[in-house]
Formats: sequence, C-alpha cells, structure tokens
Amino acid sequence: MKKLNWDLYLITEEKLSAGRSTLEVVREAVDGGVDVIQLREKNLPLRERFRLGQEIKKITEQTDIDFIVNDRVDLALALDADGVHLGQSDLPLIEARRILGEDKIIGISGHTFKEIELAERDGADYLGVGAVFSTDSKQVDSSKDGIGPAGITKISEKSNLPIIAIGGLNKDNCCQVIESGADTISVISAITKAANISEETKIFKDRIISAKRGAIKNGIN
Ligand SMILES: Cc1ncc(COP(=O)(O)OP(=O)(O)O)c(N)n1
Ligand SMILES: Cc1ncsc1CCOP(=O)(O)O
Ligand SMILES: [Mg+2]
Repeated sequence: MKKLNWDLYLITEEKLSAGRSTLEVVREAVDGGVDVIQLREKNLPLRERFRLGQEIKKITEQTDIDFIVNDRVDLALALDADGVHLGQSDLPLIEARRILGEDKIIGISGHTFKEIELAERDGADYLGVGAVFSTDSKQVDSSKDGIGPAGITKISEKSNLPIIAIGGLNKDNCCQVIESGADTISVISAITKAANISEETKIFKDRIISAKRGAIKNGIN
C-alpha cells in the first residue's frame, strides 16, 4: 500500500471560488501548504479541463504536492497526473489500475461495506468517504445530514485503506473528523470560498496536524 502523507486535500471548482480562477485558488492553497489537489471542474469541457490540468501540473510538479484528476482515467493519463479519483459509476478500479499502472494513486468513493471491501480487494490506494456533513457543493445520495463522524469511525474500523473524509468539512469541524478516524480532510468550499485562501489553508492544516498528534496519543490513528 502507498504511504500517503496527506493532511489537507483541495478539490477545485471554479464556480464555487467567489469569482476567482481555479489557478488563483490553487496558487494560494499551495502557498498555504495544501498536500494534494484534485482537478474536478465537472462542467468544464474535457479540452478545457485538459488545458487547466496542464497549468495545475506545472505548479504541483515543482513541489511535493500530489495532483489527482477526478473521474477520468484518460485525462489523468494524458496529464501524467499522480493519480485519479474514481466514483462508483466511473471506469472499474481494476481497469483503471491496468491502464495507469502500479505507481499511480487510485482513490475511490465508497459508501457501503461492500464497496469498501471491493476497493481494498481491487487495489485502491485510498477511500473517499462522505458526505460527512451536509453540503451545498454536491447533491449527495446519502442522508442530507451526512454520515457524521460516527460514520467515519465505522468505516475506518472496517477498512485498512487511508480514509479521506469529504463533505461539509471546515477548519472548525476537521479535528473532530480526524479524531473519529479520518486520515485526510478533503474540501471544496472551505478553501475555494475563503476570503484569504492561503491563510485559511495554513490554519486548517495546522489544526489537522494538531488533531492527528492527539489522535496518535489516544491510539486512534
Ligand atoms: C477525495 C474525494 N472523495 C470523494 C469524492 C467524490 O467522488 P464521486 O463520488 O465520484 O463524486 P464527484 O466528485 O465525481 O461528483 C471526490 N471527488 N474526491
Ligand atoms: C464532491 C463531494 N462528494 C461528496 S460531498 C462533496 C462535496 C464537498 O464539497 P464541500 O467541501 O464544499 O462540502
Ligand atoms: Mg466522480
């Protein structure tokens, strides 16, 4: 299993970025210490997503920050990204692994115990789990209020994969989610909508690191 030393994971969405471009958001988040960036931009035509991905990669490749592409294995391959994040209706994990090879990171969204079991069996590198709390950034199938920190605990007890929590997370609730068993906090709006992205990212990351120290001390993570 790959060792992912990720605390804070930013998912881009220009339409949720308070009038700023995704590249501006990415630059500021990089400055603030984000660990991984996912190109999402669901509504952008593939050609434009590719061009934007090229610009994001130019930034991340000069750093230790990982660059992940949402949904599309072809785009991840074309951009030579560090990996892909798959949903349950994207290309099956086994096919994605065959195409991308062993070195690329493949994350997958998992909700049910069956999905989680299959993710592990088929060689996922991490699980995206949520929505933890309610969110306006995506319409989610699970309960409107989210699975809550207790849902994260249940899944982390079932799975050996790193747990990337998502949905309604911010710097005020991230510690509770880490203490519940998440390894990484992933966000769209808490960073893309922040007035001062770089400052927000720094505070956010410091809190996650402190919560992890506490969780290690208490034997949770
Ligand atoms: C880190 C992370 N976790 C979960 C998701 C959600 O993926 P998916 O279920 O495919 O939904 P979309 O983001 O594609 O709408 C994610 N993107 N990243
Ligand atoms: C993509 C996604 N998948 C589950 S919730 C969500 C949206 C997360 O956005 P936010 O961090 O703004 O709640
Ligand atoms: Mg998806």
